[in-house]
Amino acid sequence: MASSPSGKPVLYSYFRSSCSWRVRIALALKGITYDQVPVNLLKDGGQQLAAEFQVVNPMQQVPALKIDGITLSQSLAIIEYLEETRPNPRLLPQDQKKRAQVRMISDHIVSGIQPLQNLAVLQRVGEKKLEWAQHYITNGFQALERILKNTAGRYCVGDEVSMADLCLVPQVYNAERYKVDLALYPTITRINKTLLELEAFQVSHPTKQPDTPAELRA
Ligand SMILES: O=C(O)/C=C\C(=O)CC(=O)CC(=O)O
Repeated sequence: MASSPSGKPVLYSYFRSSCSWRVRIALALKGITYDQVPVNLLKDGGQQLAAEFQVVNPMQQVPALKIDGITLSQSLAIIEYLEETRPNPRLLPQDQKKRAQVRMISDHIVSGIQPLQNLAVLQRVGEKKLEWAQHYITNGFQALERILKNTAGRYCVGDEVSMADLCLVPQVYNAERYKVDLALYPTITRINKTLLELEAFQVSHPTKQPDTPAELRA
């Protein structure tokens, strides 16, 4: 089935998966209504590992989005598809240099930080998982802070919200979760705070999802 009975796109998501949150922000910013299918990454040994979900995403990760008759995984591929088919508001700047910077920062987070601290990796790391996650987030944030000094205006690249911002906020949330000292990254902290004032970042927040446990709701 390509979409829900309501005809809306269907997002397979987990409330505190940072990769799912990126896509929820894009959907919110573009005003796309959708149905959510929660995939609990911890319950039943991980619902993403179930055979039914392997059909949706062979990588057995969230997010996945059923939309327009296709099923997509990988948050940046999803966001770029939304951008090409539903271009307003724009999440990739028109200026080629700025667009490249947006993609650079997005990849920096999505390939260079998050995969090194994701659930599957930390489960294999075992006891040292907090230290491990802190190491890779710190390493990535030190570089990102330098990059942002050159690219940022109000947001990661200039003064328009872009795909890079959709990657930043969920990664800062993970940094807080793993008790990384954010005082060392004033630019990251400032941009994150500014973005969290926007409605799209609030409605998509991990504390406000259909599958957010009662004790974590806000
Ligand atoms: O602890 C849990 O509840 C399970 C998994 C996650 O939240 C997702 C991740 O840790 C990966 C990530 O989003 O970076």
